[in-house]
Amino acid sequence: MFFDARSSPFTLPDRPPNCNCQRDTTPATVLNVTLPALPTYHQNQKAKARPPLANLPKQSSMDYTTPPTWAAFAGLALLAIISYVGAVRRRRSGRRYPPAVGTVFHKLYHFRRLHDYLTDLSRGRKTFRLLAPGRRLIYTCDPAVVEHILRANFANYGKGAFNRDNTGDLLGDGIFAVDGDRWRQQRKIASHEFASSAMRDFSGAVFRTNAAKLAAVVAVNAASKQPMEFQGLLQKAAMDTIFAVTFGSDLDTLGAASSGGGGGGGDEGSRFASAVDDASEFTLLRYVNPFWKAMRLLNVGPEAALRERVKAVDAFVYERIRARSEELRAAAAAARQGGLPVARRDMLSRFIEAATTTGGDGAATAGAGTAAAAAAVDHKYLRDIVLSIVIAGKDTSVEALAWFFYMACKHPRVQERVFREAREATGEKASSMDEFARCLTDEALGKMHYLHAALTETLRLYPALPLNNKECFSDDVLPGGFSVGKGDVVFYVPYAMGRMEYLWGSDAEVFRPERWLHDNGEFQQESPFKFTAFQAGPRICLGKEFAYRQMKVLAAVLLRFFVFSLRDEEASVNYRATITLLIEHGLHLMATPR
Ligand code: HEM
Repeated sequence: MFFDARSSPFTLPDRPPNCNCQRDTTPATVLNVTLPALPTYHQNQKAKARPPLANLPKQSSMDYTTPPTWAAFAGLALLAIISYVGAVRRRRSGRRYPPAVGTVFHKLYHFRRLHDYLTDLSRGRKTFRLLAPGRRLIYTCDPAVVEHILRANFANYGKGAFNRDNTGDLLGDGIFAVDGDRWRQQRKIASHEFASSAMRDFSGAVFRTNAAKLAAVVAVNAASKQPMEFQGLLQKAAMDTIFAVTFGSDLDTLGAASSGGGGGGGDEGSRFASAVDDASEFTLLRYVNPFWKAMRLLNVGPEAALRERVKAVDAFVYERIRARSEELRAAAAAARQGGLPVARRDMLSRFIEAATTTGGDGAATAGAGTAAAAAAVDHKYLRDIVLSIVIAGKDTSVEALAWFFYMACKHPRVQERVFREAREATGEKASSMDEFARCLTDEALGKMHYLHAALTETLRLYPALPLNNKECFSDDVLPGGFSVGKGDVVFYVPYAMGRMEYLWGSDAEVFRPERWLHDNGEFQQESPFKFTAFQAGPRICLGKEFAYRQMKVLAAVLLRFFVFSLRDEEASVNYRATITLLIEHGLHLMATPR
């Protein structure tokens, strides 16, 4: 049986129902370091009632009010020791580090509302530190610092050993986890693929097919007037899409959903997807659990569960690689006998070819050397590369879309505007869902500025990767004068950045797509160092355009034919603390045909 994160020693017990216990809010001050006060019930209620926030769901500390006393004591003790040692060292070196406002144990305490915890801390100061044994953890919402680490001094910041250690079991040597030549090689091959017109055409067709399939599933729910778990459906659509693009085969999890669930690829795909979700959650836990290495050694708790999930993920991916390698080998042998040359357009085949025919320099020639490639490619390396792309494509755009539909239900005017825009952009010719999806060419999508703005506004408030970091490779000074040492980790916090009044003005926490539109109605970009949902600089998201096209096709088809509403307007919607920003317990919607 899989380990249940919610009963792990690192998950805080929920507050008992009817408990109205209050907490001491006096900030603990140790050696000039001020700990954030934990909010009382009344403070939480007040915070909930604040006008701008009424617009947004917010994680409540009340869900986690039973403090693990060991974590609090450990935090205070660590704070005292590190602060003392740090103060002595600083006096000697003359360096200035960002103010310390808590410890890694506070992060652990707030794990299930981690992003809101960091947001609260960021309101007071753009750059700060959380104390941890061994290295400094620096957090920033300052665009100047973000630009420094992501672009200006790119060579000095990377994934580093810290991230490699934490993510290695899941991501291996995939593009997300590596630096230097291994990164450059994968980046070159993958950007070549993403930019190619063959991939654009292929992915566009896959988006349209799957959007029409999803709309058909929604139509069934709408006809029966039954609520549906919409995030799950989006996940199936995204899984089918990224599978088709990466592996060139159709998992048809959506088909299984429309035919009542059971069946072949659908079940297998769902099991794979949930193993990846769990593995991602346990991987994130390593960032806040100082004992994870010991637990891995002993194979206990979340580490035992992570190992089990990674095994399930590996079995699934290796089977695809093996099957494709065999297929390419057979096709190449047939081509030698005078058959047609192989012309697979999926990423796996392209990586198999590129990894051998070019020595990895990215300029692969389709079909050439396929048999040798299939035989010689390192399956572990391929697993790492393609799993990274699947993880990137499976979760991110789905989660952005789920939050977008949540916002669209909270703001019905958004649905109306997208409906009108979609009809205008396609010339209002189509009548069926299939036909309409086919009209969503890249040219039509390019005209949909309002939808682009509404999706971007969603990502500002609900960035699919809410927290990101880089390791510092040699001592440095950040813009503003704070020092960073070799081995320190600098986190930038897209979730918090999207909510800062000092970046977006007094309506920072209000969902307002219009902030992205020029007076003439056209979409206007922001600095990627301020709107950091896709990262920035040389490692900016490779799938950004891919993601926007996919999200726009799905949103346009669904909003053209249905009006969506929440099953329960009053229910709060929160995120689950994984590497991405999954909606916990799903998104339950009703759809009405237009
Ligand atoms: C709304 C959707 C998406 C968001 C918000 C997003 C965001 C990001 C972010 C923040 C990174 C940097 C990660 C890091 O270095 O730690 C990244 C990298 C990347 N993304 Fe996306 N992504 C999205 C969709 C996609 C899709 C659909 C794909 C592929 C199909 C993709 C492929 C990649 C790849 C390959 C990288 C690694 C780039 C590198 O390290 O050079 N992304 N993305």
